Amino acid sequence: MAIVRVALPLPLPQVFDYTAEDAGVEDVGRCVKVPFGRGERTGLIVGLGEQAGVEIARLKAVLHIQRGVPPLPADWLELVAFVARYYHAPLGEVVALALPPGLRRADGVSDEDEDPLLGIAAEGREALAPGRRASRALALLQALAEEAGPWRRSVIRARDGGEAVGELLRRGWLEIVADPGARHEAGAQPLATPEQAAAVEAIVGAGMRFRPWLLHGVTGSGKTEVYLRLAAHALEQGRQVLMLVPEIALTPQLEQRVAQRFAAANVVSLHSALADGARSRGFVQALSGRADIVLGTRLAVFAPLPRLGLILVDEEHDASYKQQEGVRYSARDVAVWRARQRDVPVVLGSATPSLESWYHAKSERYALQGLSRRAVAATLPAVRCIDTRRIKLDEGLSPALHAAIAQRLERGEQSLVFLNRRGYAPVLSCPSCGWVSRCPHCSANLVVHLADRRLRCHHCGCDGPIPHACPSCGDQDIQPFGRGTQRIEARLAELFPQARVLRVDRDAARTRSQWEKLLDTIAAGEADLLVGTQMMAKGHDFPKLTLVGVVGADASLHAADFRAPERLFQQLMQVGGRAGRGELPGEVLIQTEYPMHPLYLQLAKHDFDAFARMALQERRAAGFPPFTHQAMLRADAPALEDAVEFLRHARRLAEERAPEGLRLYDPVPMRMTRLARRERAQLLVESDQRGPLQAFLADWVAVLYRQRTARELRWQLDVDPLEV
Ligand SMILES: Nc1ncnc2c1ncn2[C@@H]1O[C@H](COP(=O)(O)OP(=O)(O)OP(=O)(O)O)[C@@H](O)[C@H]1O
Ligand SMILES: [Zn+2]
Repeated sequence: MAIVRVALPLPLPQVFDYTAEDAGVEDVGRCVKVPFGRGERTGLIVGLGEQAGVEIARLKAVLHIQRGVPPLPADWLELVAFVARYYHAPLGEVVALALPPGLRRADGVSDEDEDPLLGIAAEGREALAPGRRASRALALLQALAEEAGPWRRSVIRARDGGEAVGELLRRGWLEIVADPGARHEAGAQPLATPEQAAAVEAIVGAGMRFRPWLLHGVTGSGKTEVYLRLAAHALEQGRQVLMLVPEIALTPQLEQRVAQRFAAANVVSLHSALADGARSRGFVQALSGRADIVLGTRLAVFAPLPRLGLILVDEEHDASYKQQEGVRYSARDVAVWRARQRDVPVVLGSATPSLESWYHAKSERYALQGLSRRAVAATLPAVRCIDTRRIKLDEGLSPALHAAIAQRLERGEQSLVFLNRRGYAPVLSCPSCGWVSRCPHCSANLVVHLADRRLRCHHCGCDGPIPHACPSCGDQDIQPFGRGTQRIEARLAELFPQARVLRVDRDAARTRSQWEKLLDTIAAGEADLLVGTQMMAKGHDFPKLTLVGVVGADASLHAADFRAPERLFQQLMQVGGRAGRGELPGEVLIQTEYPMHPLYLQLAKHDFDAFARMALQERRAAGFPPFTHQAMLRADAPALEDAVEFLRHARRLAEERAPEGLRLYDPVPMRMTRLARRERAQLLVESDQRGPLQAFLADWVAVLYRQRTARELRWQLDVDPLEV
């Protein structure tokens, strides 16, 4: 009788022992179904237990071990154990996060290749002989015959005329061919720019061993081309590539590019929007080594990859790499750990690196590679501030911006007005009694959505109709106050009736297919004037977009969060970087009341170095990360007092065991105290050294788990918090 140790997804810092008749070491890393309490749970076998004669009788037996797929390998178990240790999260919760739900439930997972590799069959060769009647099928076959092949079915489908692929298979002109093994040819590629070539050479030249690289390439410099060439190199060596992107919904173009470049490679997408079955299938393909490239969002960092040879992290500064609930891991940081563990290079790419990564590069812990020029465009866009202090704005738009847009329309080019606030107006208010539309559940205002006549909370999602009169005094003259994308869109449509105005924000692109449609419309030149939020800032490449107008950025200049300037600079440099990426020169106009603010001046000079130097100096002086290491204990409860009291108690427990140099702050309500009917407070812990901080946290969290807490109180620890 064997004892298996099982990690279960429970908020408890332990693993559970069960007996299993026929289990052995080969079952470590397998999913398992076990009885728990009065029900059943699924978990993962993370080890075998000691034979303890007396106790064995008290243990329950496992119900089912999932042996249909290979077990998760030892290095994967090490990875989740590291994440559990570093973020002080229960191992079972990390496992639950890392494994696709379908796999965890231990049901049968089909790992059939849904996307077979196709080649031209003998009958297809015959069909190519002259004299056959022209048809769609034949045209596709002829086009394919010009290339080397083989191709994944999905790659053929995505080409012009690719719908005929089914017909070709039916006629026996195409056949499923065996995977060529791990060797893959890269398809047609542009000539690398000298800087791209140098970057690839440096990274490959370093031997494809562990090394973190920071690829700092200005917007439009062609970082993707560098990733693809590095990937080609890894694939040629028979290795797998892990490519992380901030949000897969934002990068359908990238997915397509990767698939087109490596037509025979098995490219697997992994992200949370996938259906259970598809996610499990992709995961198992990665696990069995059949996936060549795994392209995904932060959770893809947990894909098991037996042949891993390279990790790429695109837009490494993006906040979405950090999970903001549950296990608060940073996929970027985990990626670096993983690269070290597997002795492979990891490339972090961005035009606006996080100050943490930049600091590592400057202190030579990361190797820095720069791309200082754009790949296609001759120059970076000209960035200018429009001083709005003494001019009258028309619904937030200055005459200068108006004129610039009119000029682009005349020339048939595209413009983007960037405003990072969706909805029509951020609040509805009553001029006579001062009533404002507050969310009943959050410390936030309800946003006016005029398009569907709703008031909506952007934090908890609650919504209701727009009232016709002030709910407090009955005045009928209630007014939307301030401006969101819908309002700018409406005004632009009035000002430029001849223009095709398109709004691009989360309301306009709720689903992936809506989003893809919007992108297609823009790429096809079927929109002249775009109004967009930060969704428009990330990675897109529209050659006809030559003007970016920035509206309402000043608000972030004075935000209380010490990371606010970094975020603002990144956002503006990214969104400005959408302008003039093709042959046409670009221009960025920033409307501001602080035209001499250093941040805007550095932006105008495209001087990321100067900005980073200044920001790092400020952080050093103030003792903020990366010069110190932080952890945040947060608590929430229906009553604020309960949350604060728990943190006070936690602080006393911390004082008893704090090592020298640990700084414990006072518990305070969070800036946005109330969220979805819960009151939230936090306690910051800091140390200049990571080691002692980590040791302290492990000890402290173990004690915290043993505390009795007020009913309905929840607490979480956030290591390396992004928001403090
Ligand atoms: N060597 C090259 N030859 C021709 N075109 C190239 C080359 N490299 C990149 N490009 C093109 O340049 C444009 C910008 O490339 P890409 O989108 O990869 O830039 P990026 O560095 O990711 O920029 P950003 O950080 O702004 O997203 C794309 O249209 C791409 O096809
Ligand atoms: Zn709310």
